[in-house]
Amino acid sequence: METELPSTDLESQNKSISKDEVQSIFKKANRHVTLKFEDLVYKIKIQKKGYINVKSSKSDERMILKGVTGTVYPGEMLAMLGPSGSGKTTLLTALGGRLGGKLSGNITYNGKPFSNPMKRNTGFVTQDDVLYPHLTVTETLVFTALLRLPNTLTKEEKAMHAEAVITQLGLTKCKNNIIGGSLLRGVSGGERKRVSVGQEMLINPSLLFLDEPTSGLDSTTAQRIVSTLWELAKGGRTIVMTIHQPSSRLFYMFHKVLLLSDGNPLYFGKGSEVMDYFSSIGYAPMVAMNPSDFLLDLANGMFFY
Ligand SMILES: Nc1ncnc2c1ncn2[C@@H]1O[C@H](COP(=O)(O)OP(=O)(O)OP(=O)(O)O)[C@@H](O)[C@H]1O
Repeated sequence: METELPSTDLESQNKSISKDEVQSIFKKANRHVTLKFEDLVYKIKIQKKGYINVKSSKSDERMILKGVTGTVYPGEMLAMLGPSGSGKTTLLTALGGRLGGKLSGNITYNGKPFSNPMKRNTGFVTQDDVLYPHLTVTETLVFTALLRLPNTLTKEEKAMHAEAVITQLGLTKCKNNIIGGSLLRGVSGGERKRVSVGQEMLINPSLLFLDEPTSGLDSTTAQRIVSTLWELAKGGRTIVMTIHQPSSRLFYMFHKVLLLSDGNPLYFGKGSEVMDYFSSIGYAPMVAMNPSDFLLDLANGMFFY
């Protein structure tokens, strides 16, 4: 069955979107959201099955988050750092209102629990983004716009929004390239990531969660993505992301940093103050080094400076 799509070639329709129009769509957040989380504890049950007697299975409890607290204000970007398995994705999922199971503590959005209107204002970019390999960048974003934007907008207006996202995320050069996949060469890893961010951007979320938005990218591309996110935060959005080992350039772009070690929060506060904090309690590197390398060593229990 053929579905009638609005033409995505806005230029041929003389409808190329102006910079002002892009800015008017995406410059400002629709609303401001203060995200507060207090004493979050998350436990899971692990079934231990006996090999010989399968019926003798026991269940153990494992604590994944052990009392994590923090606040992120509109206009701020929070980076969650920590070794692999320290609980970053679990915490991000909990804050994004997507974690089922035994979560205790309190998460509020402007002082209230997660609600449907807040859900509509929230974007979530997962680590393993699923995109159709045969569609072009523009087609992907127009499809998403048609599906996710309200019916009060016409098809053409939705296509204009998709075009605005392409401009905002610097995807103009590759907008007619196919996404591609493992068997089909398409856009680069960084461009692909920006398309995933773009899919969430379409709804102009006030609250944006991203799981490892820079993983597998070179430091320049990673910088470009984080700079775009920084611009989005500047428009009054609240942005939370997990990140593995940002370069020092990237590290200082984050307004706040949360360091996790095996579910324990070791630091929550301004990124610019983290080194002074650790040095005030006796942990200071002997040589100048990338703060995230230092923090990860600390979170891994390695201190030999
Ligand atoms: N539903 C689950 N069942 C079993 N174990 C789980 C579950 N959810 C999380 N875990 C465990 O909790 C720990 C934290 O996982 P999480 O994915 O949050 O870590 P992470 O810091 O994001 O790691 P990475 O950087 O490798 O992505 C891991 O040891 C993981 O195996």
